[in-house]
Order: sequence, then structure tokens, then C-alpha cells
Amino acid sequence: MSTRTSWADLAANSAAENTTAGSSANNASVGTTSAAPARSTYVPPHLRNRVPSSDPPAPAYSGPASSNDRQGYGGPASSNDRQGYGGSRWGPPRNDYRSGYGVGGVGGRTGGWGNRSGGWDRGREREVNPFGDDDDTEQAFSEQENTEIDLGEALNQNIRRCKYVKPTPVQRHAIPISLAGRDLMACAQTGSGKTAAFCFPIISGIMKMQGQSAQRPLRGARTVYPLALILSPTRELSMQIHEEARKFSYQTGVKVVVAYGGAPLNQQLRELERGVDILVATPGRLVDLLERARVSLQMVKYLALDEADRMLDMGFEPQIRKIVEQNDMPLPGARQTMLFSATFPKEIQRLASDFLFNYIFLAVGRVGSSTDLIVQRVEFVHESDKRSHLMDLLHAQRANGVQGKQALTLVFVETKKGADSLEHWLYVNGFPSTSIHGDRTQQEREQALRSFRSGNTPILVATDVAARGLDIPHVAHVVNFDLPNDIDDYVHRIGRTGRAGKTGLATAFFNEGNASLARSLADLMQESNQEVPACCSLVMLFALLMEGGTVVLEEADLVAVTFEGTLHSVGAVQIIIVEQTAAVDMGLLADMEDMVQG
Ligand SMILES: Nc1ncnc2c1ncn2[C@@H]1O[C@H](COP(=O)(O)OP(=O)(O)OP(=O)(O)O)[C@@H](O)[C@H]1O
Repeated sequence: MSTRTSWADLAANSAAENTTAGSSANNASVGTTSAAPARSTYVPPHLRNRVPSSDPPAPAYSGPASSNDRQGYGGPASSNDRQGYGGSRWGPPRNDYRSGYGVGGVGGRTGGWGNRSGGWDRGREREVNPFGDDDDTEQAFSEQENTEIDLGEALNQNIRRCKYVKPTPVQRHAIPISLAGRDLMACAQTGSGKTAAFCFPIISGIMKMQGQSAQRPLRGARTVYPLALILSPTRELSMQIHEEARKFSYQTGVKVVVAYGGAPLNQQLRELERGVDILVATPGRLVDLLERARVSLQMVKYLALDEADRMLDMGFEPQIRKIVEQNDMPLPGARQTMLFSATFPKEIQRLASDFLFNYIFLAVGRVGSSTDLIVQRVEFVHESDKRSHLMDLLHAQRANGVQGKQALTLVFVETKKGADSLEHWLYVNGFPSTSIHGDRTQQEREQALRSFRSGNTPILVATDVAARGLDIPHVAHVVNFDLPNDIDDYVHRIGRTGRAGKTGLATAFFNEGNASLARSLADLMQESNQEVPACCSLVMLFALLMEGGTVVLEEADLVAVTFEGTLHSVGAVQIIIVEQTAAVDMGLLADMEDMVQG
């Protein structure tokens, strides 16, 4: 037996605390603030405006301490990796979250269900090894044969093949909740391992169901009946989740299929006909498959919505409701539902209350916060100077040896045209680049991602289509050439770097056009211990002033402007001078004055 503390013990401790904290509330709320500084009690957006319960609020609590663990997990070591191996391991879960709910046979501490016997492991022999490590895997893990079996032997083996030594905080809490059969809304920072957090319980639950020889209806020969559905907003993210889920379910007998738009339907239909347990899909393509009666959701026991808020942003709500509410999907309570994202704006409340049953809300850190593994820089750059400024950055990177196959740069722009023209301009100027946006064919999009991932074109110019979920190793720098209007979009964009415990850099080009983002950007940066730049504060100030009236600034404000002790009037707007508490670029200030006067 392993002598180390098992992951199950950590999970069980957390579970015990959380169950106590939230047991009498309708929806238990679990907050983990292991990485965040002490703050006043945070109320998640979906729980605001509720009639307060007579029960005491669920206290935030710290996850199990680990001194050298920024995110609480150890991934493969690398030069810019701040985390080490060791500590807790994957071990058997316990059932402290079960209170009054269970999807038939899903939850429960079970032994021996990961064995490979039985008639459900169809096609396993033919399965292509997604790890490409046929030669050494068995040997590499033979010394760990005695590791406790929890999620199932085959799944545990795959976790080791992925080199996941211990669970991340979101995994440590979300997996036992899901294994216990509870619905879950989980919010954790970008790059913190949410994909595995929803995939592991699904795969493990399906393995168990297969072991119990669940029967699927034999209706139309061409209709397939997945047991789990994972919805995601973009095609590329669906492909990535599919790849991950395939790795996790290698040799478990669980079959994962992906269906997304822009790719030939026939090929996807053929894949489906070969059998599907977990269907990963984008909403549009799935509606098409449902209308053609090629997929039935009647047997779905697990529904996961990844980046649920983005799906709403993209206008997918009607399709999602059609899928979840107007087809043959089992009702909430008869299925297990999970919503995952790094951000959860208010709009998601309606969806959550309609889709989830007696759920637990799990927040790792503050909802919508960015990880402090990302160094954030904001630079004041006029619209007309952006290209030359980008060029300067790229030249500097090259000079510092940061450019090349091992360091990728992702540049976000606002429009598809803007992406094309910037890509072309970079190319002409000697920087191999490619682009991804909604006007490119699916083939071109996939090719662009491949070329970026491989380092052939180490610069990718992208619209928001690449902002969510994409997990590309070696993205060292995210440049917000055009900043988004919404702070949540910013959080997801910069989250393409600083993943899995590695550090990253994010640079934003900021100017007067971004005034509406200034306050939330400053707040976010301050929260993640970043230096809030004067330009951000100043633009914010001027934006307020331009709305009319006088703004009285106090020391506590982020903004600190001094005009050498004099009172300035700019048009009808008054600026009241306060103590200088931050360095201010006077040239910038002059620009600002021009701006306000103009
Ligand atoms: N327990 C673990 N140990 C080591 N690495 C892990 C662990 N869990 C996940 N990872 C790795 O961390 C990276 C980020 O995981 P993932 O893509 O699931 O993040 P995410 O939270 O979904 O991010 P986003 O919010 O951007 O979608 C992946 O490369 C994944 O393989």
C-alpha cells in the first residue's frame, strides 16, 4: 500500500467540512480560498438577491494546505513550473456528499469495478493508444501496482499515464461531490484542471454502469443512446475535450465520440454508429443530430456543460434548452448535471436553476478571478501605434530568446478582418504567424491550431473563438492587441497562458477606447497582486469625468493624479487634485487632457 496520504483522505476532510457548512441550505455553497488573500465573504452571483436563510452562511475554508503548491497540484516538472510533485495521491473517494440523492448506482465507494472482465469492454483490443507509450507504460507503473484503486484501475492507470500526481483543488473537491451523485456548479480559475474534474466521475460512473450491464433501448438501428453528454461552446474546445476524455478512458471500455459543426456529418455519423458512451458536442451540431433522430438523449445519466456562460454569450441558449428540456433527456434529478467555468456571470442563474437539482456550488478562489501565475501588464498604446508596439515586443522577445518553438505568443484582436490583416502584416515583417477566427473554414482553423501548437508558426492571431478552454502547452505570452469589453472575456483570454502550475505573461494594449473596462481590470489586477498601471487608473478617471460632474478622489482610490497641486478644469469637467500615490507619466496625462478636451 502507498504510505503517502491518499487523495481520498483529503477529499474526505473537505467533504466533511463542506457537508457541515452547507447541509441545511437548499444549495450548498463551497468556497475554497486557499490561494486568495483574506477577503470579506464572497456571495456568488447566482446566490445574490436570495431571501437569506436562517441558517448561518457557509464559511469559506481553506483547502488542505500545501506549502509549495500555488494551485495545489503537481504537474510534470518544467523550468517555469512553480509546483513540485508529491503530497496527496489519487485514492478512493468517500461518500460524504450523498445527502438524499443518487443517480442509480453512480455514487458510492466501490471496489473492484475497474476490473477488465465482463462483456462491456468491447473494442478495447482495437483501441489506439492515445498516449503513444505502448512500450514503457506497464513497466513505468508496475512499481505502483499497489496504489489504491478508486476511480477504477484502468482510469487510475490513465491518470498516472497523464502524469497527474495529485488532484488540483477543483478536482479534489468536485470529484467526490460528483461521485456522490450530487449536481454541481463549479467555478475555478483557468488552467486549473476542470476538464478532468468532470470527465473522471463520468467515466468512472459509466464503467460502473457498464459493469451492471445497463441495457440501452434497441429502437431505430441508427439511433444511438449516449450515457453522458458534454456540451461546449466551440468546435476546437469540443475536439480538445474529446481528446482528453479519450485519454482518460483508454482501456476502460468507455467510448467517447465528438460531434461539431463545420466538419463532414457523415464521418461523425459513422463514428456514432460504432457506439458511444460519452458524446462531446457543440450545441448546433447536436440539435441537427437530434432532429435527424440519429441521437437520443433518453439514456443520459450525466450532463456536463463546459464554459456554460460562454454558450449563453454566443446565443446558444435556445439550442441548449432544446437539447436539455425539449428532447428526451431525463429530468433534473434523474440525471446528474454539472456546470463548469472560470467565470459565472449573473445570466447563468436562470439556467442553473432550471438545469440543476439540489446542487452544490463550488468556488475555488473568487469567482471570475485570474490566477496569479500570470504576470499581467497593461501598456498605454494609441490605436495607431499598436502594430509598431507589437513589433517592438516581438523583437524584444526574440532578442531575449523567448521566441521559438518552446514559447508561443497568442495575440487577441477584436475582428475577423483585423485578425487576417494583422497576421499578414506580421508575416510580411518576418514573424511566422497564423490566425484563427470564425470566417476561416473548419479545416483552416484546425490547421492553424496544429501549426501553432507545433511551433511552426509560433504566433497565433485570434478572435475570441480561441479565448476559452484551449489548452496549448508553451503559450508563454498572451497579447490583448484589442482588449475585450467584458472582464470575463479578458480572464479567459489571458488564461491561455499560466496553466497547470506554469507561469505566463499577458500584455494588454490599453487606450481611451477601453475606458469601460478600466475599473474591473484594475480591480482584477489588484486582486491578483499585479501592479495597476497609472494609464489604467487615469483612463478610468477621465471616463468618469466625461460622464459629467466632479469626481472627488481620496487616497484610497486607485487613481492618484497630481498636477503640482493645482486645480484643473477641462471643459465643464473638474479635476480635483489629490495626493500623489502613484507615479504618473506626464506625457500620458497630456494625452488624456487632449482626449477630454477633444
Ligand atoms: N491533477 C493534475 N496534475 C497535473 N496536471 C493537470 C492535472 N489536472 C489537469 N492538469 C493539466 O492542466 C492543464 C489545464 O487543464 P484544463 O484544460 O482542464 O484546465 P481548465 O480548468 O479547464 O481551464 P480553462 O478554464 O481555460 O478551460 C491541462 O494541460 C491538464 O492536462
